[in-house]
Amino acid sequence: MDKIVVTGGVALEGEVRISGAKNAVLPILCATLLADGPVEIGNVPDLHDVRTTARLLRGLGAEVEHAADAAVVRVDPRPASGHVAPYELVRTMRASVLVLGPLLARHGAAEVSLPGGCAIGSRPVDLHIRALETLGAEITVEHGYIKARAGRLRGGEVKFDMVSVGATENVLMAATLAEGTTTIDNAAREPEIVDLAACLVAMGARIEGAGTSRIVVHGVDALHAARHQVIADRIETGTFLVAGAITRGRVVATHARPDTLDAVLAKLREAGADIEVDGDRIALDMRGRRPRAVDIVTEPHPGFPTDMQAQLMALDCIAEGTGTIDERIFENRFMHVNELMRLGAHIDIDGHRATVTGVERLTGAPVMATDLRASASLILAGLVAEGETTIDRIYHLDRGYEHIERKLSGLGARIRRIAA
Ligand SMILES: CC(=O)N[C@H]1[C@@H](OP(=O)(O)OP(=O)(O)OC[C@H]2O[C@@H](n3ccc(=O)[nH]c3=O)[C@H](O)[C@@H]2O)O[C@H](CO)[C@@H](O)[C@@H]1O
Ligand SMILES: C=C(OP(=O)(O)O)C(=O)O
Repeated sequence: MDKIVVTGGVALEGEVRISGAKNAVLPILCATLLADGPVEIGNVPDLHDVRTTARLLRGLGAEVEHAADAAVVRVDPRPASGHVAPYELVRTMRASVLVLGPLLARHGAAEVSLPGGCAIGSRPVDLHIRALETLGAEITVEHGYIKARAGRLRGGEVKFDMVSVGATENVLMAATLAEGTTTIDNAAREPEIVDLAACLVAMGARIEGAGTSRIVVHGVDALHAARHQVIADRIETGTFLVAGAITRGRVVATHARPDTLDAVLAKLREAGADIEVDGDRIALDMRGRRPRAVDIVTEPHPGFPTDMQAQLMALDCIAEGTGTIDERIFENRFMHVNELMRLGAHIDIDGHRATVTGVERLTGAPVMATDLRASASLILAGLVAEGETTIDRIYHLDRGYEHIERKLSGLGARIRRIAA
């Protein structure tokens, strides 16, 4: 297994180009199954999860062209006739459950392995199932699989009792080909939902209100070939901005979408960073200052994103003062805490709340990544820890960050990958 070694102490300086968003491209790849012609997707990040999704689509019979290192993926779903998303793939990538809605709408049948739990907590799918049942699907759960059948889906009124990104995506995709109109109330408002809707609209879907908590979908008979550019990754952007802040450096994120980052930029400003936004560029300057501790509470968009919680916690670890971190989305998303403490951080956990008392210095140590954003937080802490931090199990990182060590090296970080 590859490892990453970071030697701390360099203030990062320079520009970093932001990639397409993992959490947008995965649902969009699943959505291609709905079309009657090829769908070309641009600004696709080179990620392990993208390759896994390509395998999943090929397994269903779709033709997927994805040249190594090319940012374009072309999916021709026409030969697809399979309807099973097997455990082996879903287990490694929860987003596989997003083929459920498209398969059901397009082929009238889907068998998708239950995603089960993962390091950050249980990942139930009851909201996905109930929403698709509202559109007329018959669904059973047996032998670890969601088995769904339907004739043509019918539009319906879906009301979520909690905000779910994945369930909103599944029912949004399914509703595009349903007969009649579907309303989705208490829909997730994440920018990735807006991007998915934009791709579906390019394929001929009729959708209103994506990005608000009420989405209306007028079903159409067929979706067609299309092209779509994936939105910039707001979590990657936030991670690099924290890298600038934690090292007391100056980092400019280019090709970003500042409008998707309000809550994160507000917290970085509160921590003392100067931030300037100019079109698709975000410049963060923290030179010569120690960050101040900030309190955060994770919430659905437009609140502070759970996917940035671990990175902000790393910042609080070396900040002046004490910060509290309330994790409200996942019950077990504090796996990075023990590893950060191995580097000398002072953190107390009480249920869903972590209290972080900033220390003057962290010291490098061997640590283990437990999930995607935890891995990022360990790299961030390693950038300011004295000496070497060796991070094991970085396959989590390769699921969701494109060439992170190359990008950080470009900003001056001393970071290298050791191939196993
Ligand atoms: C609202 C939110 O911030 N969602 C995050 C969630 O999306 P993801 O789509 O994975 O998860 P959901 O948005 O569906 O989950 C939100 C909450 O709803 C619960 N739930 C979900 C589905 C369901 O059928 N039943 C149920 O009870 C979950 O346990 C969780 O507590 O993880 C992703 C990866 O970290 C993040 O990018 C998303 O921002
Ligand atoms: C946990 C994440 O992803 P996934 O939902 O694919 O596990 C993430 O993007 O931080």
